[in-house]
Amino acid sequence: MAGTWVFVDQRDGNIRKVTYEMLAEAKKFGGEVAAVVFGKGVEGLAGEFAKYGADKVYVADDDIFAAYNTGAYVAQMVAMIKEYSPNAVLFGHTMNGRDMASRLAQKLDAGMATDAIAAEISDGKAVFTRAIYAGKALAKVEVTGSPIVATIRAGVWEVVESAGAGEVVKVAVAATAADVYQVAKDFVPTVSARPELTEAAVVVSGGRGCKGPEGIKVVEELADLLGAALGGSRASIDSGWLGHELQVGQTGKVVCPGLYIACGISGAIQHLAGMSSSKFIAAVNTDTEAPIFNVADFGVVGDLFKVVPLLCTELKK
Ligand SMILES: Cc1cc2nc3c(=O)[nH]c(=O)nc-3n(C[C@H](O)[C@H](O)[C@H](O)COP(=O)(O)OP(=O)(O)OC[C@H]3O[C@@H](n4cnc5c(N)ncnc54)[C@H](O)[C@@H]3O)c2cc1C
Repeated sequence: MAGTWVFVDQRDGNIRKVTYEMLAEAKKFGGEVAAVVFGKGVEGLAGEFAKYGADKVYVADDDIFAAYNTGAYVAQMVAMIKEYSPNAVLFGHTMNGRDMASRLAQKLDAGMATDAIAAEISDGKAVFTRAIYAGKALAKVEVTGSPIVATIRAGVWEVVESAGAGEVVKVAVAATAADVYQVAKDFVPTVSARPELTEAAVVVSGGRGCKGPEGIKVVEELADLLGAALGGSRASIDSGWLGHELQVGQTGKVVCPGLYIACGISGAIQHLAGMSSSKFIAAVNTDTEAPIFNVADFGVVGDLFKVVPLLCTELKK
C-alpha cells in the first residue's frame, strides 16, 4: 500500500485551505503522504506541499486540466490509482471534491465516506467520523475496500507546517478529449472583500429575524468589524436579502469556523446541518425557545437591532 493521497483543490493556483489541513492530518496516519495536483502550469505549486508534510507531489500538468473538468479529472485519477495503488485518497468536501470523489469511488468500486470530521487510517483500515441528524449524533463509518475514498469537511483540522520530502513526480497524462463531456464556458467570481464562507475563521449569519435588507446591513457591520465571512439562513436567501452563495445549511454550504454568530436565526435542523460543528456558536434571538440556543455556547435573548449595534460599538472602541 502506498500511503495517503490528498487531492489539491485549486483554481488558477489559489489553493483551498482544506488541502493543507488534510496534508497535516494525513501525516498522522503513518506511511507516505502525497499531494496530487492537476492543472495547467501547476508544477510551480509543488514546493508548497512539502512544507505541510507531502513526501511526494504527483503533478498532472496539461491543457486538459486547465479548469476543473469532471470527466478528465476522474479519468486521470483512475489511471494514477491503478498505477500507484494508494491506500487512501482524500478530497476536501468542496463542490469539486464532492463531485470528483463520488464518481471516482463509483468507477473503482471503492468504499467512500463523505463530509468526515475525523479520520483514523492505518494498515489499510479507515474509520471516519461523520455528523448525522444535523450534528445531533456522530456516526463512525468504517470504509472497506481499496482504495479508501473520503471527503473531509473544511476547518475541522488545523494547518500545521511539517516538512515532507516533496519529491515531484510528473505523471503521464491519461485523460483524453473523449473523457471531456462537459466544459465550463465561463467563470464569474462573486466579488467580495470578505473571507470565503467555508474557509473563514469567523462567520456571522443573518436570518429572517433581520426582517429585510436593512437588518442584514446591521449584521454585515458586525461581520466586517470581526473580519468575518457573511452567511445567511435559507429564509434570508430566499427573501433575496443575500446571494445564494451565502446560504449555510443542508442545501447550502457547510461551515466549520472557530466562531459562528447566528443573528435572528431560529436554528431549523436544515440550518444546523451546515453550522453545528462550528467550534464556538453564539446566537442572538428574541425567542428563548429558539432551537439555535440548544447548540449555542453563548446566547443572548434579545432584539438583534439593539444587541448587534451595541456589540459593534464595543468592537469599535
Ligand atoms: C429540504 C429543505 C432544505 C433546507 N435547507 C436549508 C438550508 O440549507 N439552510 C437553511 O438555513 N434553511 C434550510 N431550510 C429551511 C429551514 O427549514 C428553515 O425554514 C430556515 O432555516 C429558517 O430560517 P430562519 O431561521 O432565518 O427563519 P425563522 O425560522 O423564521 O426564524 C427567524 C428567527 O428570528 C427570530 N427573530 C425575529 N425577530 C428578531 C429580532 N428582532 N432579533 C433577534 N431575533 C429575532 C425569531 O425568534 C426566529 O427564531 C431547508 C428546508 C427544507 C425543507
